[in-house]
Amino acid sequence: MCFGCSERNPIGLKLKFTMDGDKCRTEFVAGEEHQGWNGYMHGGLIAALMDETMAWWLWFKDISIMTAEMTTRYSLGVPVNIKLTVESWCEEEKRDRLFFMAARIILPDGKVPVTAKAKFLRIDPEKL
Ligand SMILES: CCCCCCCC(=O)SCCNC(=O)CCNC(=O)[C@H](O)C(C)(C)COP(=O)(O)OP(=O)(O)OC[C@H]1O[C@@H](n2cnc3c(N)ncnc32)[C@H](O)[C@@H]1OP(=O)(O)O
Repeated sequence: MCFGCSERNPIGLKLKFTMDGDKCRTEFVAGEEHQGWNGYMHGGLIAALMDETMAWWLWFKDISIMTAEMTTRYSLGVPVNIKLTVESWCEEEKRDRLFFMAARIILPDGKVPVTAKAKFLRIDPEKL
């Protein structure tokens, strides 16, 4: 019951993803329950949106992974009640095991308030 993408998780984000060329995308409108400061989305939830979008890029390619490391740069606040586009892509892959991913959030006016970089490691889901 994934917090990011399960339709059955009552408190989850219920994200749906598409692959377009080399980019994975989702859209999300944050509500007041997702706020940190009044009117702005909570930073931890912003990171969750981006983590999940990067994970799904790999999932679309049938690669099972765990997030090993993530850095997030918050340049502008992300307002609630507007449509956010989140996109992710792969920048580099090492030994078919370590994936260097990147993501960004795009506001309706084209501004990019947050970017992220992360390393994902391939796992064997049978061993979880
Ligand atoms: C659609 C799917 C949705 C998925 C949900 C969204 C994704 C998530 O949020 S996952 C949850 C958050 N992440 C976690 O809980 C991960 C917790 N960590 C782990 O389980 C493990 O540390 C795991 C799986 C990442 C790696 O385990 P393991 O393979 O045993 O690591 P380890 O043996 O230490 O390292 C393997 C190799 O990777 C390298 N490595 C490990 N971490 C890093 C890192 N951060 N950067 C670079 N290299 C690294 C190691 O140096 C090692 O290299 P080498 O083979 O040359 O010695």
